[in-house]
Amino acid sequence: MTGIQSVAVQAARKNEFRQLRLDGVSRQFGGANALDKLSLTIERGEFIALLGPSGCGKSTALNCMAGLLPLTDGTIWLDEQRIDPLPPEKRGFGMVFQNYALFPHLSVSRNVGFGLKMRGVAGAEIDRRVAAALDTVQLQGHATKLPGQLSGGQQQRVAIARAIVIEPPLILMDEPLSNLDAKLRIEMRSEIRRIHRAQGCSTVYVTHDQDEAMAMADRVVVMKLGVVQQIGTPQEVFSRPAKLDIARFMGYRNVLPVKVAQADGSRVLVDGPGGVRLGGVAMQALDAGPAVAAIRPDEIVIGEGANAFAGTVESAEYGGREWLLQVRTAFDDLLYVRSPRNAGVGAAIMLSVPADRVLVYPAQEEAA
Ligand SMILES: Nc1ncnc2c1ncn2[C@@H]1O[C@H](COP(=O)(O)OP(=O)(O)OP(=O)(O)O)[C@@H](O)[C@H]1O
Repeated sequence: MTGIQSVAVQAARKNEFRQLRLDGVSRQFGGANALDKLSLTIERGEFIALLGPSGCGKSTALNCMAGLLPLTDGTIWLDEQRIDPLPPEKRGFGMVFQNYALFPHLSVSRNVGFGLKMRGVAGAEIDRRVAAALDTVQLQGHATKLPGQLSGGQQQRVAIARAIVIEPPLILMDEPLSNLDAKLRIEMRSEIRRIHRAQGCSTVYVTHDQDEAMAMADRVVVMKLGVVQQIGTPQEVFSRPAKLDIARFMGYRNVLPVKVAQADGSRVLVDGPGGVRLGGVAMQALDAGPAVAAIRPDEIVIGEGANAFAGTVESAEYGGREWLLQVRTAFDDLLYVRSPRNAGVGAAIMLSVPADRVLVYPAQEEAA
């Protein structure tokens, strides 16, 4: 083991590091950028979600951190130690994958203890740490079972126990809940948060599900085509998407053609077709002229209000707690409105939306 390796391995315990730093981390496949210059500092205790559509480079980023993929460019640092030349086992990170990757012929406790055994930890110490990890994931009574005797959620907990038992500074999770049903997924979200807090380590969590990222992360890294689009708290990314693309991804389903009539700092007045005038918020510097306004269906309410316009209901779909209406307005496309009440197909209605929930982007964003 070289000097740099032994130092990194010693530091790779959850309570012995301050931050992990990615500096211009890039990975190409056959000349194409799967990940382009990712720079990110992850503090100890932080929960980071890598969020984006399929193929945007999330798994590539995670695998670069894990050491499963060599970098084409850039460096990775654990405090002052450069770790990107190290193989996965020398980084000492915990990993949890979508398919659990448990050994089917080994008991739960032997699955969990496997990494410790590989590291040459003594038997009594393995028993103690396995018991503690099973306690953390609340699988105390299942130690002697085989994975096949457990539910999907329990198997996922075993995979998490196996990751935390080595007391890693960083746990990397790649879509760990996507094989579970909707109810269990929601239960496991808070479970993973609880375990993350109990461990005091950092977690990087890959998902394409914006709800999951919002619910779990301290900070969200939004990616597209290998490039980071925005890094912020869930609240920042959700309520102030930096780009129109991110807004679409965050559920701003109505993207309306408008013209900027007046801009006063971030407050703008925009004109739509048919004399509709809306107050909005400029998300980037705006000149007078063409722009687009992005609005989430659940921000529009039925009824008169300050920022109001008329429409006719064309369809109404019942979604359990609320209705998804499609409303014909002066704007080009049908407008989506999520409402607790059904106005009735054919009804002429007024719609209103708070000005600070009308996000206005330059028109060229639409073409980007
Ligand atoms: N081993 C590989 N060889 C060639 N191209 C690859 C390889 N792995 C990934 N890619 C490409 O790199 C890009 C990013 O892939 P990546 O798996 O990181 O995306 P992702 O955001 O994790 O997607 P998903 O959510 O579908 O897993 C994609 O265009 C993909 O086709």
